[in-house]
Amino acid sequence: MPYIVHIGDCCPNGMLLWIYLMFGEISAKAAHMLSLPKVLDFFTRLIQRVSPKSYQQAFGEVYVTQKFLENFCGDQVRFLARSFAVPGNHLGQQSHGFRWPYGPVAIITPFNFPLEIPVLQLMGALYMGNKPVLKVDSKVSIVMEQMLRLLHTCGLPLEDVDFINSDGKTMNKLLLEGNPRMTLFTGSSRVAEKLAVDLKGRVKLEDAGFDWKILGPDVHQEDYVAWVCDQDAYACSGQKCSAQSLLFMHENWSKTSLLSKLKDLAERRKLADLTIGPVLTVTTDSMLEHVNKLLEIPGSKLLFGGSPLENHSIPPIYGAIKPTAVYVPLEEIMKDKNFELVTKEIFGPFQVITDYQNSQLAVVLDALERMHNHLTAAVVSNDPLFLQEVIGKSVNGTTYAGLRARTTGAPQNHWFGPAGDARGAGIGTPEAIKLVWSCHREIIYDFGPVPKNWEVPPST
Ligand SMILES: NC(=O)c1ccc[n+]([C@@H]2O[C@H](COP(=O)([O-])OP(=O)(O)OC[C@H]3O[C@@H](n4cnc5c(N)ncnc54)[C@H](O)[C@@H]3O)[C@@H](O)[C@H]2O)c1
Repeated sequence: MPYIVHIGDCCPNGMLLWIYLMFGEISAKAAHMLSLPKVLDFFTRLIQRVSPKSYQQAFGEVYVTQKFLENFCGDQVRFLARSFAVPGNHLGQQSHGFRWPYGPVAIITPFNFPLEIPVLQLMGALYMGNKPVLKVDSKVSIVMEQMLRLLHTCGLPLEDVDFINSDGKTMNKLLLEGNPRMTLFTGSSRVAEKLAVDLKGRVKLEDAGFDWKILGPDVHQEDYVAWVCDQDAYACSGQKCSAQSLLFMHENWSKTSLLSKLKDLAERRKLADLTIGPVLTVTTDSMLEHVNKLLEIPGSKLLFGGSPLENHSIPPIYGAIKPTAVYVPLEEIMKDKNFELVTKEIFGPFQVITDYQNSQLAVVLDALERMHNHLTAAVVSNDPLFLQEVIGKSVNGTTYAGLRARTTGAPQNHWFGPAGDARGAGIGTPEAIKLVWSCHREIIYDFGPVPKNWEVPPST
């Protein structure tokens, strides 16, 4: 059972100063170590062993983590805790706003980014002066175990982080008994909602993603847009919370060869280099069952995929299907009896594709409004009025806009997280770290002097 210290209770801001200096140094050393080709390659391959993805995708995860650490070298950690002062009403009075640690906190992370999500959230928690207990999905926790050893070598005190390997049930019990002041949960909406109740709302959430992309009326760069669609839907075998789940194609795009290009790109993916591979949390049968249910909707059709991968030894507890796309007509998606089915997150290489006419943009916007998860989105268009219309009437926390818009591949340099939910967390940037890992505290200094001629006034 990890020992949780209530440091938020006992540390005035001044006492935390050395922590800021120390974490600036640890980040510099860890960033340097992760940049060494041997270390970079070690972590890339270690990620591949437990969370099957191509070398390039796993490398991207290590690269983003390394850049994040570079961002918080030197005085950058200290600057995260910048405070402000406002003059008061009389001499000796002034109010100071501080970013204050919560103290004992917990971090729970999923299987699909075994390094990036835990490192970015863990360091954010530490930078803001908290004492975290970290639980990574046990299927992949060896990656973070190795990373913690690297951080210890770079100067992280052994007692600053508690690391637990357990199943979800045990962690749930630990949270109820340990009573952390704040828990950051990244994972499925099912567990997120349970923890929100169990922990009486003391949570911040990065939960499921059912992410959409809209191709606007202006058609350009067909090959490029098809390639981005393929990457967004099928890289990491679709096991990204930002994966493209629903593509709305303007009728002008339907007249192009976009879909056949997308099909060709999806079909060149192969198990040998893990550009398509095992799905860790959804079986082949349940993915194909979902496809079949969608195909019962009138007007729907299989565009490509829809069958199991062949010639492999992936155990049946995992999923293994070819990159798959099902077309469903927009009018059918909008029917109450179909909407939930069509917008269900399938954490595998699967997407729904539909098309819309100019006159149906309001229907598309209505569909976006009805979805529960508002994580990532992309509006592929260089028409400013079209972009304005869609962005103004949607809410996704990380929305890419413009011809090169994508849904996946968030780097360390911009915010990543949902919007439209008071519990929504973020990751990566100074704003995300401050929002998730600190609370606001106001101290109003009022030293006096009391005016010389002051007399006790009448009661009020
Ligand atoms: N929004 C984001 O930034 C983000 C990022 C990655 C993944 N995800 C989402 O995560 C999901 C896939 O990941 P998963 O299958 O590992 O999710 P999951 O919810 O099953 O598990 C996530 C983590 O929670 C733990 N857990 C499970 N039950 C628990 C409980 N009762 N109490 C405490 N901890 C518990 C698991 O052991 C794991 O470490 C997808 O829905 C995906 O969209 C979201």
